[in-house]
Amino acid sequence: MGRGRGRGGRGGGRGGGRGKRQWNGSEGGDGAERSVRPRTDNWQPAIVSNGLFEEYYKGQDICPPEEWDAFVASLKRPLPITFRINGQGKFADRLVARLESNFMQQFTEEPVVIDGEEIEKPHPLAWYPDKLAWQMNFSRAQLRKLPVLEELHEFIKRENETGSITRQEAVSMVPPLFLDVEPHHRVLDMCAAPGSKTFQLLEALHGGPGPATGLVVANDADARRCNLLTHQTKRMCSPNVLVTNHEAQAFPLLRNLLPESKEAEKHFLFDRILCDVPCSGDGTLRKAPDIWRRWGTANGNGLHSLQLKITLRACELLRVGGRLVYSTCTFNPIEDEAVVAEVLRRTKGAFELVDVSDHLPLLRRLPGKQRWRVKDRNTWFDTWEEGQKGIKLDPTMFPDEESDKMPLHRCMRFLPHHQDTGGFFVCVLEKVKELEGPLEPVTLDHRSTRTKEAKAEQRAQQQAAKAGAAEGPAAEGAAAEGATAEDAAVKEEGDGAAPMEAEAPAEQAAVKEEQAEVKQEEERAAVKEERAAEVKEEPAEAKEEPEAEVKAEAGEAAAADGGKSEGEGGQKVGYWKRRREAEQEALYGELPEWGPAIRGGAATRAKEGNSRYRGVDPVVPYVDEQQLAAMRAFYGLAPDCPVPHALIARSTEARPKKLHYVSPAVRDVLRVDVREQLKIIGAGVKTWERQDDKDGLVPCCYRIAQDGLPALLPHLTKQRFTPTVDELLALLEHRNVALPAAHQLHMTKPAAAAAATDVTADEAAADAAEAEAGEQQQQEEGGAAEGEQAGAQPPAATGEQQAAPAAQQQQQQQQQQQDKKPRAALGDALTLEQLKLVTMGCCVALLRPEDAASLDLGAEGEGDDSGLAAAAPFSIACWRGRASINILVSKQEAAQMIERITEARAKLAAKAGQPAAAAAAAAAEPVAA
Ligand SMILES: C[S@@+](CC[C@H](N)C(=O)[O-])C[C@H]1O[C@@H](n2cnc3c(N)ncnc32)[C@H](O)[C@@H]1O
Repeated sequence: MGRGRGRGGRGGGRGGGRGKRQWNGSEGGDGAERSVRPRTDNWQPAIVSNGLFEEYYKGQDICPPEEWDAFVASLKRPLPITFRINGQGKFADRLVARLESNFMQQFTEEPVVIDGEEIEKPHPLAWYPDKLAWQMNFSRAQLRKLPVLEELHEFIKRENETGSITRQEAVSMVPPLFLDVEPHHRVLDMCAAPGSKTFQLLEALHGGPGPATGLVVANDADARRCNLLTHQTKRMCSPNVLVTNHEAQAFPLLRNLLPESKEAEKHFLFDRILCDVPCSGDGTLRKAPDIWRRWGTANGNGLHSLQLKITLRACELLRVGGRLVYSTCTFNPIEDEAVVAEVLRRTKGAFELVDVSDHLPLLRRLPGKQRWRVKDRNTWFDTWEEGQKGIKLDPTMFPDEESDKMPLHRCMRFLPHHQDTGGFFVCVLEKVKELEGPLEPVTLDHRSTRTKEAKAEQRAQQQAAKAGAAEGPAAEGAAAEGATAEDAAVKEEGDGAAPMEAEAPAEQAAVKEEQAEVKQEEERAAVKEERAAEVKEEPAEAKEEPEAEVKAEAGEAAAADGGKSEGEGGQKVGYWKRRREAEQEALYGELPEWGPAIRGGAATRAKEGNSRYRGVDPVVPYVDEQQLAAMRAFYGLAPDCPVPHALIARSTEARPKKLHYVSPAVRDVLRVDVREQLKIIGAGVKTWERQDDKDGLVPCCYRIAQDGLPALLPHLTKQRFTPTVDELLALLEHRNVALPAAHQLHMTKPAAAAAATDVTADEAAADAAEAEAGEQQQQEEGGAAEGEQAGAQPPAATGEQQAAPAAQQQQQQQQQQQDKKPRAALGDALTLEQLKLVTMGCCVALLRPEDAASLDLGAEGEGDDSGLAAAAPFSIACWRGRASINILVSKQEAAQMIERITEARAKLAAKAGQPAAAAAAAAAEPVAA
């Protein structure tokens, strides 16, 4: 078997029988076990054992010996589906009630058996607060056989899309629960993508009591995964979020300019930091069985130093009294306890492990290990003295007398068989005092293979191993070969399939670590270059001590980029350092006012040649007074409405496409970051979108984005109407609802606009036709502008379609006519009265207060003004055209809203003693056509 082919056989290469053909067509294997039950129809049997894995974890004594079989057996079973209800939403209680009544009641006391197999009934996780996390366990085939399961599955998918629930592995929900986030906290999620924990952190931030005055910075090193992060956080509609793209170990340490804490804190620090670091991921074996065949000790060993660097950076970024949660989804002590122990060593008493044994008592856990062993490819070592002879080992991996005295038992390890989950490791650290000084950088200087003797010995070992392998399948030889195949597999694997929750595969991360280091070097060099260029521009006398200057600058640049602490540069104090400090003082003097001078994009654009900023759009405060005045006037926004004062755009163009609203805490970060060190991928919540109106009939060129509506709603005094419940349902269902003829607008273009757009007399007729056709064009425009959100509107006809033969077009039109449902119309007197005041353009439909109250759907003024979608009153962004009204929400959101109203109506009817059928009929009653 060639090296490149080793993937299939790698995991199973230890027990003989290699070379057998597997079900999945790959070579190799040793009769390795197959997982027992397909989760999906396209499920492929996979290798679900690995001798090295078992040998390693038995050697680490990771699981009590009497539980070993249960531990291993559970790793071979598919993971149950778990999901979490967004706890801050006003619908949370209703969702729980719905799960309990609509779905759970259908499961009787009797066991549910499908195809002879008893299935576990969906149930809340006992340890998660308020029944907000649920578990269910069935395959796709079973799902299809029991309608209630299928219905439940659809329900989860839909609610997940709209942000009401999040599908997330049970143990992955644990770290945020231990971070103890409060609304005023500044939170940093250092390795955040795809963002399920970030979402939890945001929930906690907005979870009260009181408004969320803090923020969550969600960071990830992988730019593509940052997009996942943006998507995930977008579902929360929080203005208190920033998404950044940095190597966490180099996350910028910003100078603190906030007047209230400027004296006390030199740097802008965080109250809570989550280090959910990249890891070898063997705790996710149940959802990513592919890890079985890729597993090897090199994965964990290779990630140890990155994990350490990230956590040490977090230690610098945390404020005294703050909390840091370190977590991994691996069982491996080298990535777990060893990292924690080294962090405690290096921070010299500034950090303490917190005893959280009384928190979440129903969550079963094992204490962290006080002692562990270190293994390279072949050999176990107990101490660094021995380990120096090993391959690619670091002293920081080993326990020692100092770590013996640390309360490492306060760490928590979650094993899969304890509560039918994945595996996880979590610990809570608190910063109890300032760091004594800059933390010693993590280098590879002490790596074992750096010594000549170790290298020679390593070669000898490898030769011996090869000889052993050639002679027969001796354990050592097999292990060595396994590792070699594993390397090949890693290389071959590249960006291989990501596990379900898209945690970064270990090997990928290991490879990335190296790339990251190179990138970091590049970035540092770029910063140096940039600073050196600045130096060049300085007056002649400024060049007296160029070397010292460059050194000082290098120190500062490293500090800015996080590579090293600022103090390092500070040690080379000299004329230039002092001079630079004076300049810095000027730069960092006062917190700049919110306005064009802040991150105006100029600095970022100037740096476009700098790899640090490549591909990152500028963040530009939007302060176009003319447009803002138009928005205020059009929507009747009170002068104290915070939204127009806190908008950012991602381009410097005069009328940017999208405007995001950012909370004061996010604005503070943007203001503090005077050197634009942060690479910002996303900020706040999209509140406005440009809606070009070529006719010039709409005085405000920005329409409200549904995501940002909750933040605007309390301030919106114009362009709003309250349809009846039936009308609202019709709007949601038909998406485009007609206005009676008397209420249609017969607006003509202002002369200037008409001239500008070269209007012909025929346009009047076109306008009439448009009104007749229910403003199809406007709908399309709305749909197109809705873009990523809705994605379901028919696109405007392209030139090609227009050129299609007339007969074909006619046929298509006929088909479209047939497909059309009867046109709904608005007819309620109050609605029409209100609509008289709503001019053409964007507007908002709200439930009438009495309906919201009777249906218990959250009336205005009831929410917490947090601006969160889940906490907002029932409202829809719409577009009023000449003859009809369109909605500007996605089909999924509309479906969810329909469901909520229908359900609330049925409940109300049931309360009133109406039979369910009558209630359902009432809910479905069509609006007058
Ligand atoms: C375990 S996953 C994080 C999962 C995430 N916390 C969640 O709950 O959805 C680890 C993440 O670290 C990112 N990563 C890898 N190296 C990194 C680094 N040096 N700095 C920051 N993030 C890094 C990966 O891109 C990956 O998204």
